[in-house]
Amino acid sequence: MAIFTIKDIKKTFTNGEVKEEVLKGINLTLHEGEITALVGASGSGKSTLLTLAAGLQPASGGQVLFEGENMTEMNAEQIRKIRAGKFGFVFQFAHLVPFLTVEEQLLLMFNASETTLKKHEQTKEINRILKLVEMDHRKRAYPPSLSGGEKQRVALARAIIHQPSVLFADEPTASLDSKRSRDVMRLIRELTRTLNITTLMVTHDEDMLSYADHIVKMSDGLVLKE
Ligand SMILES: Nc1ncnc2c1ncn2[C@@H]1O[C@H](COP(=O)(O)OP(=O)(O)OP(=O)(O)O)[C@@H](O)[C@H]1O
Repeated sequence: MAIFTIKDIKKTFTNGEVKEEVLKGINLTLHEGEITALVGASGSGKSTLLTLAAGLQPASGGQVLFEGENMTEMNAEQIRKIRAGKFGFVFQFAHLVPFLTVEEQLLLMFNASETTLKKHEQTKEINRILKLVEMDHRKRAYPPSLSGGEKQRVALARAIIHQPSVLFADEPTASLDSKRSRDVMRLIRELTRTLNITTLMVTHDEDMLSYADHIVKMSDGLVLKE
């Protein structure tokens, strides 16, 4: 089933007198429970496309349909609600709060997502997700004592703790060595399957493409090959 349909999406940035058309009419469909990898040269528009799909910035033209609803016609509050409740994010760096334990990072995310779960249910869910990412033994640890791969696994747990339907991952393995990159990608694939999450991922790393169901190649603001 199509969860995201991106239709003729365009993005132009204006810098003084200069206009740069960064996305020139992109069409893309994301299917439920699948991983789509965006690849292409630096500056081809991959991250911009990801942020538009995630409602982090407005498009200059075209439509983004999420679960059939046109996000490009929604107001900021409607988009914020979808983002908080239905989307999860991971980036190149884990961006964990250094003075919060692993468990507290996830509790914070529950608050941000305006969960209706009671405190004891949140604790139960945190334990379940930390087991899934194999970090339950470090739930009282602080980020500075974790390795890069462990931090990224916590970031992944934080991204999915509120049971989002879509995971946006921008270069999730770029700060990791090849073994840890594979571990994180294996985990993303496993979570995508077990929790039926749809993943849109930007990557430069060709080795990670074997974990994707679809590879979308971008060049100069257009999709070259899907
Ligand atoms: N907020 C912005 N204002 C102006 N120009 C921007 C902005 N964001 C991105 N751009 C420009 O849009 C183009 C595409 O950027 P984008 O980050 O989407 O590419 P990318 O394919 O993800 O690149 P990379 O692989 O290097 O991360 C670049 O030329 C960039 O400078």
